[in-house]
Amino acid sequence: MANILIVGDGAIGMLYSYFLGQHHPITLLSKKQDPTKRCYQAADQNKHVINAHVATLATLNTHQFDWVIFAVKAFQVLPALTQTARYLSPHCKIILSHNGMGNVEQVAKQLSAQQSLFFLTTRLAGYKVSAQCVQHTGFGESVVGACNLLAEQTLPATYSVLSGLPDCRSTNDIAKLRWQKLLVNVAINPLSAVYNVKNGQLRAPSFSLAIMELLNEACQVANAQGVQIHLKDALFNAYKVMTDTQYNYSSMQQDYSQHRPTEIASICGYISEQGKLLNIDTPHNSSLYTLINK
Ligand SMILES: NC(=O)C1=CN([C@@H]2O[C@H](COP(=O)(O)OP(=O)(O)OC[C@H]3O[C@@H](n4cnc5c(N)ncnc54)[C@H](OP(=O)(O)O)[C@@H]3O)[C@@H](O)[C@H]2O)C=CC1
Ligand SMILES: CC(C)(CO)C(=O)C(=O)O
Repeated sequence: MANILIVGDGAIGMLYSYFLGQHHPITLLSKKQDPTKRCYQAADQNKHVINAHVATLATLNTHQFDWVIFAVKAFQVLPALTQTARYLSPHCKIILSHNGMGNVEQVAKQLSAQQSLFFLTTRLAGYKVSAQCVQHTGFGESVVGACNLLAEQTLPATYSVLSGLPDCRSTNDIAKLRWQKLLVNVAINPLSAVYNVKNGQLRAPSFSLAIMELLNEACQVANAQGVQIHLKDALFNAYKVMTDTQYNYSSMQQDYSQHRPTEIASICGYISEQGKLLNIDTPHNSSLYTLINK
């Protein structure tokens, strides 16, 4: 059994805690001084107690963890790593899991030589019906891959620990998967936020030019980074997700409409920043980044 720290008691942190807590001791790190058990609500509305010890930084004991999953928003990863670094063992396996890009390189620089870094993408989905309870709404696969050399050696062990997640697998090419997910978010998240529409409404012809321009820029950046993705495949995937999640509001629509910080910097902002570095024009991603980041 692995002693796992899960940072962030949002929807994803609670879903991971529920499934992994059936096999491993879990400490779920929250910002809230609320030690009560968290709860998982299945699609059939049955409720289950999440088998995890809920802690805050103040109550986390000096024990060091060999596994940590950061289940926080992209812009919260670096502060969360700084806060928890002293609770991570010298051989800790560090797993990032969020939408968007940009953190892996910065986190890798802060690790010691024996700490391995992984990324976990997930199509699990949920939302918090209350501060203590997550409703499980999406059931797709979760995929883990190595992000540094040491992690390549320890990928089987990490996969084995995460295999309690539904439909979990490992991959030797996490970069391509992350790009595929990023392209879906580039197509859906900013437009759904600015126009205040559900994912399915973006299939209207009035959005098709904007979606194509955003994805065309993003595919050029991916290809220049050596990740081969064709625009037609990116469009196909994006429209498929719009259909599969047609009645949902994207996470960015929810954050933007409630005046909370969004993940735009790690989605359109990442395309814009990489475009500058690679000499690729990205006017459409850049202007949505500026608009939403105001
Ligand atoms: N929800 C979903 O269905 C899906 C989400 N994702 C992605 O997964 C990531 C997490 O999503 P989600 O769970 O919805 O996000 P949430 O914002 O709901 O959850 C993150 C939680 O972590 C808390 N947190 C942040 N920093 C710390 C810290 N240093 N210590 C302890 N707790 C911390 C936040 O508290 P506070 O809010 O007070 O800052 C918040 O409760 C995002 O990148 C999202 O885009 C991917 C697929 C599906
Ligand atoms: C896939 C999608 C667009 C589902 O809503 C998502 O990841 C998000 O909302 O952030």
